[in-house]
Amino acid sequence: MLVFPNAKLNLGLYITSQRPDGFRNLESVFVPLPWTDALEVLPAPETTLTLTGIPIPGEPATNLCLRAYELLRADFNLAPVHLHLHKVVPIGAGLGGGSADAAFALRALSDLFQLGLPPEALESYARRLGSDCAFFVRNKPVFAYEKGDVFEEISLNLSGTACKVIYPGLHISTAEAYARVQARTPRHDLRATLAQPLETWRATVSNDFEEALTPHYPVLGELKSALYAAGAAYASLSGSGSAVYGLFPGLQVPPTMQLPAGYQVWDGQL
Ligand SMILES: C[C@](O)(CO)[C@H](O)COP(=O)(O)OP(=O)(O)OC[C@H]1O[C@@H](n2ccc(N)nc2=O)[C@H](O)[C@@H]1O
Ligand SMILES: Nc1ncnc2c1ncn2[C@@H]1O[C@H](COP(=O)(O)OP(=O)(O)OP(=O)(O)O)[C@@H](O)[C@H]1O
Repeated sequence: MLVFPNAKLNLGLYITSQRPDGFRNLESVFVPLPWTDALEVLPAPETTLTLTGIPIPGEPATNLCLRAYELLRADFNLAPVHLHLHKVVPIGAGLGGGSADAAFALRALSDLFQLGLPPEALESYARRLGSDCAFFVRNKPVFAYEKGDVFEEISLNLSGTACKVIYPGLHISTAEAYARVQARTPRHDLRATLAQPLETWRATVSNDFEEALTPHYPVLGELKSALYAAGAAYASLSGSGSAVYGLFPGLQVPPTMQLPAGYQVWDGQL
């Protein structure tokens, strides 16, 4: 079975309070971004994981695809599998790439072994692997709150919006990013501000990580300014960074931008 775990973008992100479990409550809108890895799951004599593409830091045994398999095996006595992950989506980018691999592995294993797990059950397993993972089970635009793993569906019409995502080759760890942010009351209701035309978002939709991280990583501010200079109607950091995206209205192809070597760029439609 071959699946293509996609990335996500955060449209606005407010860190609202500290939780007793050490995590933060947040409010954000998540949308799928069709920048994908490839993950193959096959029955095999023994469980193995092979990796190609972008190198993933850490031991292969800690890879989220294997952790997803072990989580289901503990409850369903699964037969062994061979997993092959071809990594394309940048890591430490705020694009949720590793989380998507985990959620797509859960979904693929449920299908392969005909476990018949409904989305609620898959989300519950996904939450145990990471805050971002549950979003990728249904993979539709949502308003996310609490740890970013409880959702309310929203309708957002972004069809025909061109998007450019730039990863400046900078790995920002999620834990480090959270440690730099002070929780505060959200300035706006994201559901209301995102319902307004794209051109208004620049004044009303923000990501709390941006203010906290830009003084330490000036490249984030430079990329955002460059996207606005290139005609973006809205530009922002995604999640905890370091990827920065620009939205360009009206099917307009984003203009070519000169970027240093080592940067990765995704251009397309949302
Ligand atoms: C920044 C976002 O990408 C926004 O969508 C997510 O909140 C990050 O989610 P994630 O990468 O799945 O994060 P996790 O693996 O669950 O947590 C990594 C670390 O981030 C911090 N963390 C994460 C989520 C959250 N709501 N509060 C936190 O404080 C914690 O220090 C945690 O140890
Ligand atoms: N399949 C995977 N893909 C990417 N990273 C993985 C994977 N499995 C485990 N990891 C670990 O997770 C870390 C990346 O998590 P991190 O939260 O920093 O970045 P991310 O995947 O870009 O997502 P986020 O949007 O949450 O920042 C890597 O350093 C790696 O050790």
